[in-house]
Amino acid sequence: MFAVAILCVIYGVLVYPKYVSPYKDMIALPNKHWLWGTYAEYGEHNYEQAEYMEKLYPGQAFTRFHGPLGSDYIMAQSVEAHLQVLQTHAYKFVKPTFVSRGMKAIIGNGLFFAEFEDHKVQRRIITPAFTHSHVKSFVPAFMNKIRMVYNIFDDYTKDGPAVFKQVPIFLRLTLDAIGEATFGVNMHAIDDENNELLSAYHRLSTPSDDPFFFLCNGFIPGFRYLPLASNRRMRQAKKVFRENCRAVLMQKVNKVSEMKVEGKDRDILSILLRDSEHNWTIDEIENQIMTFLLAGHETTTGALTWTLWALAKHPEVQEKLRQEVRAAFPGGIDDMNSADAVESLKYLNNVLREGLRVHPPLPIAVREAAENIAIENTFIKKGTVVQISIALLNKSPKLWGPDAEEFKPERWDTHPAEHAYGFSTFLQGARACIGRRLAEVELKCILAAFVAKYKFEMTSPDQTVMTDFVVTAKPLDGLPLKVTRLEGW
Ligand code: HEM
Repeated sequence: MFAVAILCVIYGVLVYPKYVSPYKDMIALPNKHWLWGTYAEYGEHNYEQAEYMEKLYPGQAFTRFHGPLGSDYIMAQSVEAHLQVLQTHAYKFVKPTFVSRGMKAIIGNGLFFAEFEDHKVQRRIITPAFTHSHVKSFVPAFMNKIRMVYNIFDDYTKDGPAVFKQVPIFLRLTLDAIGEATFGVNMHAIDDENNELLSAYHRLSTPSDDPFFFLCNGFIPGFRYLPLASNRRMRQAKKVFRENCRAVLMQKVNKVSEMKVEGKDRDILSILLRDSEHNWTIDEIENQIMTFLLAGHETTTGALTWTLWALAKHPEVQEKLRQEVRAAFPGGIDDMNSADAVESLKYLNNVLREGLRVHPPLPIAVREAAENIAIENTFIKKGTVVQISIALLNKSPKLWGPDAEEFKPERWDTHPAEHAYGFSTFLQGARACIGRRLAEVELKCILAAFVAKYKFEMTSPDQTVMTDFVVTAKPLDGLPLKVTRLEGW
């Protein structure tokens, strides 16, 4: 047994990558570790690695890096390669098994993990919940949540400027905003941090709290059925979460059945409950609730906090934005109830776009080839994991010019990039983010409302921020910033 294991390791590490792999002739990142390859470095510094390859070997469609035990990973490099994977052959690629196995145990087969025809059907049914006109109707609800967080900020800053972490507060705000907007679920994250539903949600959605469970579930089939404490904790959290969701769900079921024909509610719950083509089970609907909370909550927090960081580093941009918001809404937040008015702010739009471009909350996406396929003269074998380099596209000097890495909101006055894929923060193609419009409206409301009322500064001129990359990329250490309550708004 031991001898067989040794032979497997030797084959995986020495023989396969050099002589057998279909990618043996593809340009590869230097191997960092004989056993683990470059997997860890890529995970942590995916943008830098992809950028390094682009600089060294410009114009490649794909490059390669070694995973554990000589396994193959390839990175899409050129715009054309990305376009083919995401658009032309979108349904020949799926979410990789090591990601979907672990996550499906928690959020099930909602829109994020549905594949092929199932994905097309789910997407068609749910899309009306995200039309621009519908999304705009959430602005008053967002404003109410913002007012609640003002209280927290005012409390911290009542004795003058105060340094506090931004990420934890904005996580609470975005969770309540998404819950309310998509399903009418109040998670009470802002007003009751310790409630049962929220704790259950956090356990289910925070891999960093239980990395063992998430890793093992991803890589070991059937792991979640083992009688282990981590599995029991997860099952319990899932039960609590689902019981709480069910109460909201039942209220909605009654409302929809009472309104019958004239029911016009367009939140996802109402749409699913009214759908006569597919009889959604309660379990399936709960999967969608979990999917949308998870997909919409951390991403928007990442976007917000990175943009605040950029504004703290560029006080002149922050001041210009503040002046724009104050001029448009002289009466303060009470003036901000119209989505059209918020959306008409040009500089706000520029700042948000630029924040999202330079700091995409999901800097990479991953796919697995569902069949053998040739793209740009590269043979991709069924089962190969392909990395989609969102940050590389967003900051490509070819698409944006030599200052591509810099935060310059003014570039959006003239823009656009050489190619639509130059802004891939919400991905492109058949599986692009369905929540993009909702996210953009929500983020504009929050950014405008906070920058108009508070000043955000770096804690010292040499403050740096590293990336915390678990599920999404957020500022590590919660992003402490010096916050000052400003007069006159
Ligand atoms: C700034 C905020 C957001 C960013 C940067 C973002 C980014 C993304 C990206 C990159 C994907 C593709 C992931 C992949 O296929 O691997 C995606 C998919 C998705 N997003 Fe978002 N997202 C954001 C906000 C939201 C919101 C607010 C919602 C809903 C409430 C949402 C719901 C979804 C769903 C359901 C998918 C799967 C779509 C499909 O496969 O058809 N996202 N998002």
